[in-house]
Amino acid sequence: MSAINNKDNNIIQPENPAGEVALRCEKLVRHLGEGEARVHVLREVSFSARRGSVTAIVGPSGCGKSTLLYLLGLLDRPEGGEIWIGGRDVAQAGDDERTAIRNEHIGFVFQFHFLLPEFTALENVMLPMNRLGRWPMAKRLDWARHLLDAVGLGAKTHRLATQLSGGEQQRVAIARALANQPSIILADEPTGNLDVKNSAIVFDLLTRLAKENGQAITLVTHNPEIADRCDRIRTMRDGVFID
Ligand SMILES: Nc1ncnc2c1ncn2[C@@H]1O[C@H](COP(=O)(O)OP(=O)(O)OP(=O)(O)O)[C@@H](O)[C@H]1O
Repeated sequence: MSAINNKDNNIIQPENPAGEVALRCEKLVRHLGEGEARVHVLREVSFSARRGSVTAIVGPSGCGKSTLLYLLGLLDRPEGGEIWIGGRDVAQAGDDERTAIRNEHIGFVFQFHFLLPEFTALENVMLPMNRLGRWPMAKRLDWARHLLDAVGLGAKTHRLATQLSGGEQQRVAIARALANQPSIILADEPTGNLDVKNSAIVFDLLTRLAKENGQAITLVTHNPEIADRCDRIRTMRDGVFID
């Protein structure tokens, strides 16, 4: 059966258990640096994110926002504390398990998109699905095309990443983050590199698509207008939430 004939069946309808806690951490502790440069970056930070909800993390430069996001995304390990994803504390999980959890549960959007330049938009969005291998190829292709349509790039699926504008590249990065239908989206300054118009487009897309898919979005931002449009704002200072 061709992918086109089978299109309706191949569009994955996500479950949308809005309100469920997708991500929770308790009392995370992290130091960075060595010797005299050693900094106590996170001081027993606790945080949670619910599906269908957008949380902004704000605070002055150096207060620990990115460090927290890296820990929540299992890109780094805390020295103490718990990180609960998928019903388990995975703070100290081994490398293979962390990679598997990231692929299945977490989508990342960074300030710089990190698309593979020699790949097309479609191929970039396919990558996480190919890595996870959960769906047959026809389903992966249809879902990738659906996501690129949803971010307004349906006509540019075969453009190389380098042949797209900065805003378009960031929209591909969003489609890629949503590819495996993660329950959690972590975004570090997702609009930091864009002009005002593209910032608004990218923020709207990120929140609309993630809400439709019932994801818990946590984004770090220095932009007060973006933060004000989130469902919840958490303010950090010196390695703790002060709200
Ligand atoms: N590798 C490192 N070694 C030592 N200190 C580090 C290291 N990486 C980060 N830090 C320090 O950890 C603290 C927290 O950094 P982090 O990047 O989490 O802050 P942030 O709130 O995200 O800042 P910004 O808003 O500027 O991105 C800062 O004081 C930073 O200087």
